Amino acid sequence: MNFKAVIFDLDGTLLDSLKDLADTLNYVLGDNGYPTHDIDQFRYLVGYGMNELVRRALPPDLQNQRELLERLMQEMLARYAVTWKNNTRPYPGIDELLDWLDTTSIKKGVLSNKSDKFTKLCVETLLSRWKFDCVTGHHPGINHKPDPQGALLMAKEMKIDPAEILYVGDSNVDMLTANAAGMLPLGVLWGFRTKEELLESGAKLLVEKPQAIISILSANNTQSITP
Ligand SMILES: O=C(O)COP(=O)(O)O
Repeated sequence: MNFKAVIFDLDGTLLDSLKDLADTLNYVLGDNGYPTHDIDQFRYLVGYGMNELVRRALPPDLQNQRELLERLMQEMLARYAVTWKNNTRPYPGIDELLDWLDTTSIKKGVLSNKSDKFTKLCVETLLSRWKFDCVTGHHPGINHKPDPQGALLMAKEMKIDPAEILYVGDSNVDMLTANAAGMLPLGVLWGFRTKEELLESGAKLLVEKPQAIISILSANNTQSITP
């Protein structure tokens, strides 16, 4: 396959954002008298968007209390607006991968279940060295992943057939999204979830390091690499 674009998930794939999300929500939970969680538990809470993150972090008997959820969500958003880049950084090797992509004609996009505002803020601030062809987070009018709507809209915007897009992510949500959109799902093992989860949800390729994506793309895309 001659890939013409790569769509990246954000949290757990390009950026290690776990600690800032965990610290911020734990502060809000603790401040309101609710139990907090170990950072590793957040690996399974993050990935479905921030509303779901807040809901799933609450004790089960409170998860359907709409007013409470809305209030905690507002507190989370206000605090995350200050804390979002305290510790959040690209994973090791991401700079090399994005630098390499810049030497090719392969387009690149970011698709996240994070809100569109925070997705763009993260990309424009923490990945400012690179130009992305498309950056989309969750916003009204678009369904959360694993609905393929966002991925298909990006393919349309980039004018690329979904079958020619490599979709890179770290969770079941991402693998399901890629399969539903007809893109090739590549699971990364440096993110929040396990190899087993990625395989069960349809990963066709797995990589341990970002450099392995360079090898996969160069083996498949010789003609698109600028000499
Ligand atoms: O749910 C989140 O906020 C993280 O979303 P992402 O993994 O799709 O970037």
